[in-house]
Amino acid sequence: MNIAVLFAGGVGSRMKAGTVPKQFLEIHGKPVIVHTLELFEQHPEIDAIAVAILPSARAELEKLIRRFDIEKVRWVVNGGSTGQESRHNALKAIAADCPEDAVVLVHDGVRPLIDAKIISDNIDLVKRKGNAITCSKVTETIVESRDHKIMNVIPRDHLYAAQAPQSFRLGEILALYDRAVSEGENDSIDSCSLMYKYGEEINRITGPKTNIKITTADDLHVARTYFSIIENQKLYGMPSGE
Ligand SMILES: C[C@](O)(CO)[C@H](O)COP(=O)(O)O
Repeated sequence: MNIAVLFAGGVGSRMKAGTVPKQFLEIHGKPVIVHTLELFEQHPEIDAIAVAILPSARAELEKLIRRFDIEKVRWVVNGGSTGQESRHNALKAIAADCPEDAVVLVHDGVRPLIDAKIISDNIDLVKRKGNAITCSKVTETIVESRDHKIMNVIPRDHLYAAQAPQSFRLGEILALYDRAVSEGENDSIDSCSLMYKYGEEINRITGPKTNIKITTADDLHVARTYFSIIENQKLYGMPSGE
């Protein structure tokens, strides 16, 4: 059994786009969260979807799920005060109904540009090696900077940006989230950071740089451009430029 776990709990404070949470901003006539949901809905290997959402946005999400005929959503849970708590709430809800060896693909509601191959590759790697983190290779010079000064240039040969999905066996990742809470850790950035903190061996999948997270207004513009390219490819078979 393979389950997508979407985190749509953020308030979008980095978007500065007014009062609409970023997961509800529209691209090509559909809210970002609907684009993301549809990718998992249409994937033949995904059996069910869980979404953690801000309690104040829950009714709006449920309306969208009905309007866009998303049938695989089985759990809608309230997000917590941190991303960690939101993901934990979703994992606990799934564990009440599903076996420990279920594969969970933890994804950001605001990453609508994944494709079917990334989902399949995640599932395949979890089944073979226990977990999978989607990453993209860094192609720029990465520096550490404070107070407008560059303090360090980090050799980039082995640098990747960790993205999502981040995928695991349900029992294993839930045990780590439980352990984090019992040890007073409530605000880890993501599941990959948590696994790393607890010394687990973690496997990488390389995905495309286009798998962006819509965090700022600039990201929204970039995502709209990528969606236009995808639409043109579907309509006219235009090459992607790669
Ligand atoms: C999970 C993630 O997308 C990996 O890059 C990222 O850590 C999420 O960060 P956010 O601060 O919750 O947007």
